[in-house]
Amino acid sequence: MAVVGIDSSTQSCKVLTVDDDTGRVLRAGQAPHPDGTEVDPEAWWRALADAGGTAGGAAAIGVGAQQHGMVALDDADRPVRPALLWNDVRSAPQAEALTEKYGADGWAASVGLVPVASYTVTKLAWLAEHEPAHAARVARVLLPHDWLTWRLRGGRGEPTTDRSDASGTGYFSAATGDYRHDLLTAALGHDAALPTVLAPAAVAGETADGALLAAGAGDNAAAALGLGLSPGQAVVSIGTSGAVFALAGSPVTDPTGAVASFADATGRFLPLSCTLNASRVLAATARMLGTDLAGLDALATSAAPDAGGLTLLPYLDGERTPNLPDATGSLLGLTRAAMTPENLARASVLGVLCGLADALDELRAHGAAIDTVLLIGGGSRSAAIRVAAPDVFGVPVLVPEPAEYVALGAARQAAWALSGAAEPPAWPRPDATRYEPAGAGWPAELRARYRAARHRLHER
Ligand SMILES: Nc1ncnc2c1ncn2[C@@H]1O[C@H](COP(=O)(O)OP(=O)(O)O)[C@@H](O)[C@H]1O
Ligand SMILES: O=C(CO)[C@@H](O)[C@H](O)COP(=O)(O)O
Repeated sequence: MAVVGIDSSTQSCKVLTVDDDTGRVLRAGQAPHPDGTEVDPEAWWRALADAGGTAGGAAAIGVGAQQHGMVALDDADRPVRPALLWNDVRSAPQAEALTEKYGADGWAASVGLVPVASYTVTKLAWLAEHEPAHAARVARVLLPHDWLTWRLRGGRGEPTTDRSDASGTGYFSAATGDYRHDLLTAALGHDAALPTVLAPAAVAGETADGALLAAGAGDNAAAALGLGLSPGQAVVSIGTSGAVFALAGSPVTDPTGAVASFADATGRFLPLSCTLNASRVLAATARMLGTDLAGLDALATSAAPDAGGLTLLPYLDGERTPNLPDATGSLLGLTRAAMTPENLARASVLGVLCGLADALDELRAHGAAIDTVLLIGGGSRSAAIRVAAPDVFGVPVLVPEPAEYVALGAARQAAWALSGAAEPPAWPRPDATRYEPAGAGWPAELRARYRAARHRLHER
């Protein structure tokens, strides 16, 4: 039977139709989302339809989507305003205020994260402070994947979510499985209805043509399911976000906020560290050099391994990890010899990878044993990224054949819900190309250079 997996991510909606028995992709569709950090949820619905996600004929559907988006609905279940997305940093002052109110230790202990602008709870606090009339009308708060699942059900019945996405809100604990309505109320100024948190293989409802709807998941948890992530592996996803995550059997507590204690989509945990700047740094640098992504790759791979000392701190949209919402990018080490298009291209690649290497170190510091990295996301299609990653990360990097692993994971979840089995279907893991560290000395010097630059420019 055919199942459908959806990835409604920041920049686009991807839809896969998959054979539920073999995991073979039968059809694929994609449609763009509007640019920007606030989006009318109807745009997600239109893109889903354009990508073939509402065509019908599937036995079951799973929805994966970008995490944290604030879909605030009134008592008629209409959005009170466009959804604020994970990469919108306007709620940074509210994040700081919430952290001050309850303490970083308090947040990390109670909901497994420390507020930064990305999380839903800070967006609700922003709404209460800056759009009080809208805040007063909020009767229910959903996440992007919740809202799409509910729309696919025709808006019938109580909306649902899953542990993985709920754990990114700031008012749900992956450790306890409970909502913290007190924290939501502290942010929004009043309580609101929240979606029922379903078990990993639960059925959320069905579409008008009888397709079962799975619980759905946050995009990174869906990717872990799509990859068949194993202990000892970490995923580095270079999409709009730079997400670094691994499977864990128990929650983590990080009062620094660098690692969030999210849940995965199988009943376990998914400690995760996320940078706001990832693939778009490469696109912006290519534009600055008057070339395209292929041209950037060619330039970067012909540069000196350490970019001739050129150092790009790529905080082009502010940054989430480290929590520098108001930061801008910095280009250091400018000498006449270093200032070449090749070195700038290479510096953009190294800047993205160093931020992700720091995130990997944070995961290790919180118990993740990482002996290989699975590199996915659009940015993993870059040859320059693939070749440099094992040196910068210090471990072998496996690049699975390019595919939409978030949507594949959502499809696997749909097949699981359809089967009613205790475990998800054992679909074959994707073939991967292995890239080994060259064992040179420059990566250690490079990482030290980035840390020194970040400390000098941004550490308070
Ligand atoms: N060959 C490539 N080199 C570098 N970046 C790439 C390449 N192909 C795609 N990308 C980038 O990948 C991003 C899309 O990746 P994706 O994982 O789909 O993002 P998201 O899931 O956040 O929407 C775009 O920013 C695009 O520029
Ligand atoms: O905020 C996070 C994870 O905490 C991001 O991973 C978002 O979920 C967006 O993902 P992409 O659009 O980059 O896939």
